[in-house]
Amino acid sequence: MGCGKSTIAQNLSKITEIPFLDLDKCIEKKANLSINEIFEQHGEIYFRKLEHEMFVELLQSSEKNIIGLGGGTPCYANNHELLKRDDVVSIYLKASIETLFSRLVHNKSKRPLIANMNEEEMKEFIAKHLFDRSFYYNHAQHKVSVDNKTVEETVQDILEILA
Ligand SMILES: Nc1ncnc2c1ncn2[C@@H]1O[C@H](COP(=O)(O)OP(=O)(O)O)[C@@H](O)[C@H]1O
Ligand SMILES: O=C(O)C1=C[C@@H](OP(=O)(O)O)[C@@H](O)[C@H](O)C1
Ligand SMILES: [Mg+2]
Repeated sequence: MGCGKSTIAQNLSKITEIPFLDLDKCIEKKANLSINEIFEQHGEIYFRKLEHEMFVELLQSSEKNIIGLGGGTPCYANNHELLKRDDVVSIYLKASIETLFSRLVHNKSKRPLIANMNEEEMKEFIAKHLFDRSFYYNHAQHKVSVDNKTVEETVQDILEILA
């Protein structure tokens, strides 16, 4: 969360003219509920089920797409295995705890896992989750460090990978 998947993917889409699909937005549309409402009304396990189903659905598309995943997507339901397909390019946008904290601290209300946390709890959450999840994140084919980079610089790094 907060490394910039949605922001970077949208900008990459504009430049490449490859359509962008944000997994969270697709889930919201299908469920007709916001991510917050899904967590509140049905809980995280139900969200993970919807997330897996939508990810499988998006990967079935015969069109070329840029898919912006959620921060937890590769870490549940064996979703990381789906990224190993020959026709999938996966990119981990790698950010430090400090970068994630600075981007999330004023931007947490739509992220149910951290929405009610104070700054100390957020720092602890980010550190713990980066540690727990790095095994899955490191399955990505490519890693792009996003610390101290503008959106344009990160997009440029990705364009070089795709070239
Ligand atoms: N250099 C940057 N690259 C990406 N996002 C940035 C950058 N600087 C600030 N931001 C902000 O950080 C937040 C990243 O959130 P978002 O794109 O939703 O990430 P994710 O989808 O990974 O959770 C956005 O509010 C974005 O405007
Ligand atoms: O890290 C997570 O478990 C989550 C990340 C969110 O997506 P972003 O990484 O785009 O914020 C969203 O899928 C949900 O709130 C859960
Ligand atoms: Mg996002």
